[in-house]
Amino acid sequence: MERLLTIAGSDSSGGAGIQADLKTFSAHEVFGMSVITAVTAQNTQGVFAVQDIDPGIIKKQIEAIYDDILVSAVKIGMVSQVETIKTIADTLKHYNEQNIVLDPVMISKSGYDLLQPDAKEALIEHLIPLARVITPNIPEAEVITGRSIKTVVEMKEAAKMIFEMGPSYVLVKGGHLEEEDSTDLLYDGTDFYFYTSKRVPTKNTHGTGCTLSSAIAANLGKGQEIRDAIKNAKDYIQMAIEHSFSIGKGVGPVHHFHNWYKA
Ligand SMILES: Nc1ncnc2c1ncn2[C@@H]1O[C@H](COP(=O)(O)OP(=O)(O)O)[C@@H](O)[C@H]1O
Ligand SMILES: Cc1ncc(COP(=O)(O)O)c(N)n1
Repeated sequence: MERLLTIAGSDSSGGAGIQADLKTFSAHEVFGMSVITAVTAQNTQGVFAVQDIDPGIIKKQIEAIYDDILVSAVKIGMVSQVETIKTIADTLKHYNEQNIVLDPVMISKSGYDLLQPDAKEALIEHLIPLARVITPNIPEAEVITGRSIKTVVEMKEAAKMIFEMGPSYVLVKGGHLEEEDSTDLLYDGTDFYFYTSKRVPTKNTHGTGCTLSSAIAANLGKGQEIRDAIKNAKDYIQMAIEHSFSIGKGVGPVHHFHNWYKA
């Protein structure tokens, strides 16, 4: 069985972060493992506190896994501070990990900074070049490139700029563009590929980015080619959003399916 690792933060309300990643892995019938980088006190309405985990124990967690278990693919989510980013990059480099999906988590749907402002440069310098695929949403792509993105043409320009930072593929997600369809675009350094789905009219999108990146990692871990891995992950997130639900008073979570493809 494929072994998937998520390196990310904990969301106490279970909608995003490590919890969303592990649910996604289970639904894809792969074995999930986790390295926790931060603990958030969070619910559907907001993030109320963050405790970063000491980089030393982050390193030990990664070592404990790699010294014992063959990892099929890794998803990286919330990494919040400079030392955390450097530690993760150095340790994954040491183990020569190639199958990395980087979700450059910056701001929660409720507007809380999950990446400290001074950590952006470290993310660009140390983690982006290691990624097989990086999956920024539009606000994240704007921060990374320093450009405003309002159209598909600007999404393409941003993808090109981020590609120059060293990942093998860039997937710019279009969930934040308020169009009838939700279109993500993949850039491989030469061509663009579009993944379009009907926008679900819901406010319950807590955990969409975490879920999509984990589904891509699970599919890559299974040996799927990048374009199939993204297409299948996009189908999964579409269904998870269609079945999202209103728990809590704010932005509710998406739903994870076992045997989703048969549902
Ligand atoms: N309302 C929606 N209906 C259908 N797909 C959506 C919707 N909102 C987001 N998505 C999709 O969910 C995934 C995550 O998108 P996005 O919201 O852009 O990222 P993030 O969760 O990181 O902010 C993308 O594949 C996007 O196209
Ligand atoms: C611990 C943690 N990690 C990531 C997110 C982003 O969530 P989303 O997938 O909704 O952008 C979050 N809210 N909390």
